[in-house]
Amino acid sequence: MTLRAIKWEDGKLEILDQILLPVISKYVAVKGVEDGWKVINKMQVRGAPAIAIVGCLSLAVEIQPEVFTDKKSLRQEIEGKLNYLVSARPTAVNMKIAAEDLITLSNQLSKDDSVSAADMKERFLKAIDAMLEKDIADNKAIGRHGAQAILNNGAGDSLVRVLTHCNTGSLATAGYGTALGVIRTLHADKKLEQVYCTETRPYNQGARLTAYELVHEKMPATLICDDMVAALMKSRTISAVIVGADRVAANGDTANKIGTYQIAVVANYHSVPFYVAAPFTSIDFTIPNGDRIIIEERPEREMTHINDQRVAAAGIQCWNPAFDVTPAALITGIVTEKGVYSPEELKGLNVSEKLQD
Ligand SMILES: CSC[C@H]1O[C@H](OP(=O)(O)O)[C@H](O)[C@@H]1O
Repeated sequence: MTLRAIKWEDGKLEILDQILLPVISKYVAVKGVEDGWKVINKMQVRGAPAIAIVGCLSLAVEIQPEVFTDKKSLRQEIEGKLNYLVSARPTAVNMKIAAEDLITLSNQLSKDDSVSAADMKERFLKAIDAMLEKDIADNKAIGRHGAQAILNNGAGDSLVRVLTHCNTGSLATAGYGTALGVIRTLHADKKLEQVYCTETRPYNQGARLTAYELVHEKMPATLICDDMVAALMKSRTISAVIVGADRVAANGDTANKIGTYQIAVVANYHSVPFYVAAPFTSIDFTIPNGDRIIIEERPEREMTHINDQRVAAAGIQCWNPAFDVTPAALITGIVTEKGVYSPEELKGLNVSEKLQD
């Protein structure tokens, strides 16, 4: 049993094929950008931070054996392939932000006459390498901030019962996770009484991936169907909901796995604090609100079949949006590596705070 979604060793990239989990644990080689695009688009690897990291590493695999005599061709290859990788899945912003940052770096190095083509390649590859460690460090900071926020928000000294949706753990990031990182921190601090995870139809990230992580680490966890959230909140005290994000708009509106919005509505009805856990690399300050977020629609087969077994009547029409947008008004706080922000505080961040590391 392993929780390493991404293996990057000696210039070789492999990803844990998450379509096969939890029954089969199998790594798939990613030999370049085409492979990177495919494993992301097919959701063999998924999760906003993991998508960005695997996408960028797939470019590193391709570039590192090449010898570049001029910086212009290297810059052109970097820009073209990063923009191609952004097209693999449209909703999560992390790949887009990573591409923009790396293209900016590439342009700067290309213009710097003191930097040779070989130096430019090495510095570019080092920047991609750094993404993995930074993601893990960010997730641990998110864990600390999020656990503190949940404990401060009414739980007092008692243990907490939290609900989470989809998968936001080591299988969605470089390690530790975002919302699941908060849950890991609560568990490590011996403050976690129970975590409830939803199945998260139709891809079942919760039943197949989050449950896999929770069982692996022997956390007190209960799996529920997506349609049980209201009944759970009516019958048991839930201290908080903590979910991930694919794209947070400047006002705090948050695109996350389909089903998140209705959980937020139910949490609001039951006065349960609702937190979004996301690194700054998931926040899109270029869009004012969630209306502008593109919602990916996935193949209907993901709804009508489970492991190639038909579970829906042939011929039925399907609607399969992979995400929905939770309005900021339903969000108690956005937990980032820099701290917890209410939507109003996020909106008020000035540009320098947004961009400084
Ligand atoms: C930290 S992962 C963030 C986000 O990504 C997941 O979507 P998908 O499994 O389709 O890639 C889910 O929405 C998580 O909350």
